Amino acid sequence: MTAEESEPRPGARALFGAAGRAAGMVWQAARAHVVAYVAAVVVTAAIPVAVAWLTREVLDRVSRPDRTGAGLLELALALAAAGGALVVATQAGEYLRGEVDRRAALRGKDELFAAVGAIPGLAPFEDPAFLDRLRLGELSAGHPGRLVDTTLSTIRSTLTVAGFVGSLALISPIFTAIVLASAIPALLIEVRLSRQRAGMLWRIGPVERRRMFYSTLLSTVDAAKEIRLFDLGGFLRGRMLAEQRTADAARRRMDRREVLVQGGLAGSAAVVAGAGLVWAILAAGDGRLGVGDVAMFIAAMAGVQASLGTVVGAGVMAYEHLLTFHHFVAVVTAAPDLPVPAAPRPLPALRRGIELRDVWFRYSPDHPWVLRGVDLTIPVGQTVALVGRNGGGKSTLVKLLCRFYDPTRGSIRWDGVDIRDVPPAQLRSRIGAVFQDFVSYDLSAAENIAVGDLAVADEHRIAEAARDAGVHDTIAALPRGYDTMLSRSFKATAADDDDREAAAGVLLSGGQWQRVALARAFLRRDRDLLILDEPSAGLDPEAEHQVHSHLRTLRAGRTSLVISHRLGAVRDADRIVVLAGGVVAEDGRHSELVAAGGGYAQLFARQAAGYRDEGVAVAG
Ligand SMILES: Nc1ncnc2c1ncn2[C@@H]1O[C@H](COP(=O)(O)OP(=O)(O)OP(=O)(O)O)[C@@H](O)[C@H]1O
Repeated sequence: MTAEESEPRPGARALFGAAGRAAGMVWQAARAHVVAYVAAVVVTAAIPVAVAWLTREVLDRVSRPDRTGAGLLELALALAAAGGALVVATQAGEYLRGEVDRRAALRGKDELFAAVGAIPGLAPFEDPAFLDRLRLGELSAGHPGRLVDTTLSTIRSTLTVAGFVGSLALISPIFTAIVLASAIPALLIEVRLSRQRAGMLWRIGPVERRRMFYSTLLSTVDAAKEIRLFDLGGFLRGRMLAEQRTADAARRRMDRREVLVQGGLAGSAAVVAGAGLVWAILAAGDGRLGVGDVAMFIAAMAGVQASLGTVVGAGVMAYEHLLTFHHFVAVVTAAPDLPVPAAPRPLPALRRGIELRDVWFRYSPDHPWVLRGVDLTIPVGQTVALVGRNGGGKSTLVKLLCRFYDPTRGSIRWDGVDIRDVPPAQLRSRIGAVFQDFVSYDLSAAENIAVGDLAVADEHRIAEAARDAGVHDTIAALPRGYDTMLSRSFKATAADDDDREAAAGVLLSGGQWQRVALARAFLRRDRDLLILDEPSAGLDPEAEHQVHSHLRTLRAGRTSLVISHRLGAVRDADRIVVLAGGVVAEDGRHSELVAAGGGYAQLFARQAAGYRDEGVAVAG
């Protein structure tokens, strides 16, 4: 499905809903500022009309044959005061506009990311349409105040138009009607243009995300090694610029269309204004209009046209913001990707075990089956090792146990309770895990461990978990110990210049990071189920031996699922389960599987042979 096909076209109801939500958000975020801003807007709208009337009065008095000068000083002072008030109100309005936008943006981002954080599963993050929507939603969450701003601009200009229309109608009702009527096609054309612009922004969404992907690759350390060694800079830059050109071409087409249309509208407005001017001058020549009337007519004509232009422009801008803001609304009001039970059942501590019953799974109807009827029990207090070829579905099974996805068929039961019937957060609070692709956070060492359980992590528990994972000494030796930043992209705030060396972040090695990830899981050691997906992949043999011996002690009597390609490391598990072809192909203790002489036995023999060397004797 292309982005164009799936381009969302919100109806009037959805847009009204979005407008209400934006207004509510801005009001909640900055009530006093909104009130002050509205006051400033009303003042700036009223002053030009007042100035036009005062000017007319001055000109009429000055041009009267019986000129006495009476009241001129007051009028001049009133004009000066109006000018001063306009300056103050304009500046105050500018400041208030920024402040309303900032406060509303803070609230908008809070709402957006709270909603994103509350998405129970992973599927939306793999859905391009959702990612496009999220990008546009974030864009508009950054400036929800703009919607109010453009709406107020529309109101302000409408007030100014109303004021000038009254003045203009007194002098020439016909021209008033012509000027007003000429705004209607302009409005319709602009609305159409803004719908096209919103459609264009949606269509270039995937292009923009790809461009960002390439620019991030080029500018962060993650890919820097390969880019340099494989000399990929030119290739990736070319791709990035190609995406940029595609987006630019779409924007250019839109800009050209707008230039043509706006030019046409401005031209027709100039014709109307010119005709009005000719009429007014001729009427003045005939004595039908006085000097003040002509000045008023010119000011009112220009005022009405300019304000009408702003009304149309700002109104259309508000409409355009609404079209973008409705992506924000769609994200924050999206139904959960995993069905939430209407009456969730509490999840008691594990007493019997976890059972997968005929579990089938594929990532989407467009993807192949990964699991094709897995039957597996993880009894309480036992360690089950899951082994199998790359791509066999081991990590997928872990994701299902954590309910990041639901099985396409079959069920997973926790002491007989289907995990779809309990709140996902409750299920996850009972699980500790090290994922194969664990995250290295750009945070301090202490924080990198604490994220395992922020509620309980204190200095003592963090150090204890680090000790268990064999990484305490490494961290303690860092320039700022546990406060050292484990990133070179950010610096810890240095107390003074002498402390700069200590403030610089450090990078850990792959194996050291692996241990930090383990420490994170050890913070959750008291959980009912411990999942370790390749916990020793990056460790040296000595460290692997230590970690596995420690894990053995830690796992004793606990329920755990361990995934590893190093069969020697899991041979002591209570049960070893071989996943092949999407099903459980073998299941038993190490000795049983070896005796059975199946795939596991062959794989184990091959790995063992790789380590056998007649000339080396291993001590201990
Ligand atoms: N998010 C995803 N979307 C689509 N397909 C996926 C996704 N994650 C994994 N797969 C596919 O599912 C299959 C199983 O992957 P999985 O990561 O579960 O295998 P694994 O047994 O853990 O492999 P390994 O031993 O290499 O870690 C693979 O074919 C993979 O391409």
